[in-house]
Amino acid sequence: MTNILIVGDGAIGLLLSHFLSHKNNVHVLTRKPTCNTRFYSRKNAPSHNINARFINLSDLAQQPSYDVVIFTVKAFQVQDAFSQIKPYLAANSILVVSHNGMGNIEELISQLNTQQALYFLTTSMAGFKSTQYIVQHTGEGQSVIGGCNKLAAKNPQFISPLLQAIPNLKMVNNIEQLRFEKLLVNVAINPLTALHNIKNGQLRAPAFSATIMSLLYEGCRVANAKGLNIALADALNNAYTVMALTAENYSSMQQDIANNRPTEIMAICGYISEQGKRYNIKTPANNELLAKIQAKKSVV
Ligand SMILES: NC(=O)C1=CN([C@@H]2O[C@H](COP(=O)(O)OP(=O)(O)OC[C@H]3O[C@@H](n4cnc5c(N)ncnc54)[C@H](OP(=O)(O)O)[C@@H]3O)[C@@H](O)[C@H]2O)C=CC1
Ligand SMILES: CC(C)(CO)C(=O)C(=O)O
Repeated sequence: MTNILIVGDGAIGLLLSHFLSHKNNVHVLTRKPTCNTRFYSRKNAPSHNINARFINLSDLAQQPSYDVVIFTVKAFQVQDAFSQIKPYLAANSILVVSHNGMGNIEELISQLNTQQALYFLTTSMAGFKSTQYIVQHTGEGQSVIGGCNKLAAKNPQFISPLLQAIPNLKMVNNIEQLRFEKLLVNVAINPLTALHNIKNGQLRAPAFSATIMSLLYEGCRVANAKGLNIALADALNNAYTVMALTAENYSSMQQDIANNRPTEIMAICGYISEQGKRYNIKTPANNELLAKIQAKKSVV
């Protein structure tokens, strides 16, 4: 049995803890009370208890060392969460980070030792929490994992057998390309749905197409400047495919704004703007949506 720690009991943390706890010993780090049972629910099927143990930071010192630590916190929460866990990592713990947008993976890599492999998991699995303790699994979607530091890139076999209970999991060598492709889907969908308070599918209306085209044109120019081969036609196709597949869902940013929570706009349009400056590429459409979402209340 693999000892797994999942950091964060949001929708993704609870979905992963549901799948992984069938065959592993799973602990979930939460900032909420640990005595309440958490539930997994899918469509109209009866909900199940999640067979994981929920712990607070103060419990970590008494736990066995973890083989795998998976961070399912938002991009802007990764560094703080990592700093809290670092004293409890084993010399050869395997780390996995999973979030939307671009965080600072390089900064994380610099804090690991040479035996700690770091992977990135990007997922199109969808869920939301209908209460603090119940996750609703609303979308299947593929999950893709790839190595970020040298040790992980050289040893893909370390991780895939350990996480095979995650549905539709694929191992890739070029996680940077896939992360950027997913970033562009979020650039096209998240800020506009949040700003207009609409479902993903409603973005297919012609009124939004010029803005979506500009956002992705800028994103592709940045990707190309970074040496990634992403064509505008493919980025548009990906974005419109996800809008169709998730037509009835609200994006995570729409939900964050609606629930008065900080958004990931800095890791999405903010990243395109910042990299545009770096490569001398103008990014007016991304700058404008960044400013508009920042003008809403809950922004990091
Ligand atoms: N939900 C979805 O369908 C999808 C989400 N994603 C991405 O995955 C990431 C996670 O998403 P989601 O689960 O929805 O987000 P949530 O904000 O619901 O979950 C993050 C959780 O992490 C907890 N957390 C943050 N910092 C710490 C810490 N230091 N210690 C313990 N717990 C901590 C938060 O706790 P608290 O509640 O106490 O603040 C929160 O419960 C995001 O980047 C999102 O964009 C990607 C694909 C789909
Ligand atoms: C793919 C998409 C847009 C699905 O809603 C998502 O990742 C999000 O909402 O953050």
